[in-house]
Amino acid sequence: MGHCVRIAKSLQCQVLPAGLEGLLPYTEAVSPTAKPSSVASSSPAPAKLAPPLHKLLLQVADAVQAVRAGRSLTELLAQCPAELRPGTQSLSFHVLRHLGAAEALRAVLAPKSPPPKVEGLLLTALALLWDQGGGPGSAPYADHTVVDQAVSAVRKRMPASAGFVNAVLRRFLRERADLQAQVTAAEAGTAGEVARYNHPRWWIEKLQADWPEVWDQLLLANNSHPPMTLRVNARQGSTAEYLQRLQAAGIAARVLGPLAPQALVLERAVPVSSLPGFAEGAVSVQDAAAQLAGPLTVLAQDGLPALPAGARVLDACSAPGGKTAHLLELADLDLLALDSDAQRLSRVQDNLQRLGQQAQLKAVDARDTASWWDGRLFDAILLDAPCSASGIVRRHPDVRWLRRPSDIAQLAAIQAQLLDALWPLLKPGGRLVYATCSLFKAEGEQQVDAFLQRQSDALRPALQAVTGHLLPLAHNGAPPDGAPPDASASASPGTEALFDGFFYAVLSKRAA
Ligand SMILES: C[S@@+](CC[C@H](N)C(=O)[O-])C[C@H]1O[C@@H](n2cnc3c(N)ncnc32)[C@H](O)[C@@H]1O
Repeated sequence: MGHCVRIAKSLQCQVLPAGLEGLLPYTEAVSPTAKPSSVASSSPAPAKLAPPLHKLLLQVADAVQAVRAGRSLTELLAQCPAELRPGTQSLSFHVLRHLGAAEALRAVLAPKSPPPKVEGLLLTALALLWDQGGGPGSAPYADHTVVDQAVSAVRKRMPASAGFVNAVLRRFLRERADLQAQVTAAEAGTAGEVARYNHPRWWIEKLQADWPEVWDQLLLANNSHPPMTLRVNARQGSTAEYLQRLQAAGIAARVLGPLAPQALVLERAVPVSSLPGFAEGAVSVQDAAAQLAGPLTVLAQDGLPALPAGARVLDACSAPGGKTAHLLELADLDLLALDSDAQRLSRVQDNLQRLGQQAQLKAVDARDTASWWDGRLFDAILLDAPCSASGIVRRHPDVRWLRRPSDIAQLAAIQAQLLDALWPLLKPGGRLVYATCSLFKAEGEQQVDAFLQRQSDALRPALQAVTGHLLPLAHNGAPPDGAPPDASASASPGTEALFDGFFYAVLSKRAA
């Protein structure tokens, strides 16, 4: 398998569709000796050549430095020239998943920090040259290609540093095994853990405290590629019917099962434009864990009846609207969707339009109920609260480098304020579904425990459905036939890591 196949694979794992089809493997453009890739052989008449790698490396180096300075990769990619975006995204993801190791190597190989533009390129090249132990072809590009193109990139930007970069990268290749062993020598609590797991130290410590049995698996899972999962629009047909449409289009997929009945997991990611009926709203892209919110909010759960037609529902933090749409696909609701970010809220409107759904939208701070609430109680509330996003790091590899330790307490405080502000708006007998895409207990179990202490009319009924902390691990982190690591893991979602990290609690209000 040629290295160009690897790049195609990693691109397929990104869910951003724009321009994905346009990227051909780099080696076809610049390396006449490269083996043909499977992508090339299945594309008989490629219309465009991929951009040269040194151009992508410059983009990636800038993106990596910007993330290190606190900017979100999503924003940076939105500003990237369209023809460079897919390659930049794919390579940036790879580099961010190896950034702890690359920084440690840079400190050893070039102890006096080089200028930022050179440093970005060095980090990028070192991450791409990191030997992941998968044997020949396991790295995205051949070593000589990375060195050659990194040096070309430096020449374009800071020609005087080309010799230095060349020397550093060649030394790394000569001493790679020893240097990798040196920087990842991981005594507990040493810098080696940052290089080994590619997460900041405080994040590692937090997971060690919250998940003492599986913290290392969680860190490694965060560096893996997530599956592309679809949610079939139940208004337009069954999951089985859409599976057939996919098969007819040559797209391999399988049903996920009763935990997420509308979910289909694709064998390989594809651009959304190739999904049958996507533009007409037949299907959406949504992780399986995120697909649990809709059923928990509107369908019958042990002791909680299904919401009747016309039920009044609040989706308090709705943008970009994945869960809003799912709620409306499952039931006829009088739905109010809020979000404090007006720009993000416009994406809810776009999503609902594509799916042929309607809701009332308001760009407000949900905590400020006096500014938006009309005084009518809600039958159900979905609070998909702002959080650290520590459960979806495999989809957003920049998140771990952007967060600061103090963010977690600040986010937990906002979550508590949202819970307290919205609870009085729920009818007696109604339910509030609290969700975060976080692995940290401060944003999950601990948050809900504290809420139950504060609210004497709040109950957390035991449900058959999956609730509590979901981990992005096979068996939800529990050994297949062993005791689960956490009581909430008793309803293990399966044998593969098909779910993002999430937390769900269903809180019901004591009837008056
Ligand atoms: C986890 S995201 C919601 C994802 C969304 N439910 C979905 O499934 O597509 C959290 C959202 O909360 C919004 N938000 C943050 N603070 C808020 C507040 N005080 N009031 C309302 N929305 C808020 C953010 O703008 C963000 O869009």
